[in-house]
Amino acid sequence: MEVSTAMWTAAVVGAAVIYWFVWVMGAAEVKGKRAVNLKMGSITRDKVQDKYKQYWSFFRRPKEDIAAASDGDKVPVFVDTFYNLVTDIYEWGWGQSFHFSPSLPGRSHREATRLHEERAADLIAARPGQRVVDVGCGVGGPMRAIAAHSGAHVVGITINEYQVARARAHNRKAGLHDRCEVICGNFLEMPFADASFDGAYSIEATCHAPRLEDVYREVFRVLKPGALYVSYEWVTTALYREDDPRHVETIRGIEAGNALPGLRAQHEVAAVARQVGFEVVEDRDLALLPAGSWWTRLKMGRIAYWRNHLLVSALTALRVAPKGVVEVHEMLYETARHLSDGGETGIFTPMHMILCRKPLVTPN
Ligand SMILES: C=C(CC[C@@H](C)[C@H]1CC[C@H]2C3=CC[C@H]4[C@H](C)[C@@H](O)CC[C@]4(C)[C@H]3CC[C@]12C)C(C)C
Ligand SMILES: C[S@@+](CC[C@H](N)C(=O)[O-])C[C@H]1O[C@@H](n2cnc3c(N)ncnc32)[C@H](O)[C@@H]1O
Repeated sequence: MEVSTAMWTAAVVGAAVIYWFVWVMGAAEVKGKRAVNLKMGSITRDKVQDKYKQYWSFFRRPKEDIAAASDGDKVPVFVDTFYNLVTDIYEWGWGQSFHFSPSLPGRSHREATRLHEERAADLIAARPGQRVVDVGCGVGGPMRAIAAHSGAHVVGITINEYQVARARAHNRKAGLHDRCEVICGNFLEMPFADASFDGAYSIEATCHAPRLEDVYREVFRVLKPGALYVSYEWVTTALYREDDPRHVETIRGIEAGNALPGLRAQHEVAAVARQVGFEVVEDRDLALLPAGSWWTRLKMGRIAYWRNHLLVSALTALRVAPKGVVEVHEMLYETARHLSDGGETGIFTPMHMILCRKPLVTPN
């Protein structure tokens, strides 16, 4: 073979490999985000690395420091930074629903995710004509599934402006914009009138609140008397031992890599709901047997994470992705390890379900 032919062949094969690596392998689980389109929310390119450093120095501290009165108030600001940094990576590597679900034999991740979301809609008996609030809605994966399944009108709230734009674009694309609204705001002070919703749900979102009572009190306020609220909570289980250094490392790792001001214990959740005035209808861990393990999907993704690491490194070197993306990706990789350890040891669950009712008459 002539040298020029060999060079051409090598160039064509190389281009095909790069195309396959970036566009085919690098495709999002749910079409819409690709590695070459990774932005860091509303952070400008030159600020990404600094913002990541600020985030990390805030959340890697012990939870007692983060929860201290002065810093507790800063949590929503850093949670907002966190979602600027991770939203695109989540969409690219996980999909439009930012939560876990029990794995279901013979069903895809996407189906298992949808069924976990529809379960929330069924628990609060959401139906056409109702107005339901999604507390911490992300880019709206659950909102669209719930609006489509129940026929209810869903209003989502998220602290992150970039997610609002993403969620609205997805709602429009799915033809659900008439029934799915998205508002940027803090769920600790919701911009909604008292007794203005027929139902509420939160999926793996209230764990970002420094005090669970503050968000539950807000949900209680905006619900009509008799309305139901369901939440899937991130908590430590009764198996967690504070005197076991490996347990402590796992839980600290989960907190730092997920913008959490401190995980609560499972038994605290119902007490908080009652404290703000709710009747607790049901309270149980949806991860317990016979449910399939929620962490299998995280463990199965390891080869993909390695490929993603190479991709973000290459894109950063080529200046397509901003500096700092590699560090954010590494943090998520570490987080995935801590989360699967938490699941395997049983010391942590991301789906402790609590179903509450606002009483018809609120005692004074
Ligand atoms: C509820 C929350 C988020 C839960 C999950 C949606 C995310 C938790 C950890 C995330 C990920 C970890 C590893 C990433 C991987 C290295 C990358 O290549 C592709 C994306 C990941 C799989 C990413 C996806 C989302 C998570 C599973 C918290 C924040 C309360
Ligand atoms: C892990 S995501 C889950 C999103 C969505 N429930 C889902 O399952 O796809 C957590 C969400 O809570 C939102 N959030 C966290 N703290 C918030 C706050 N103080 N006010 C409003 N939203 C908040 C984040 O912006 C994000 O959208």
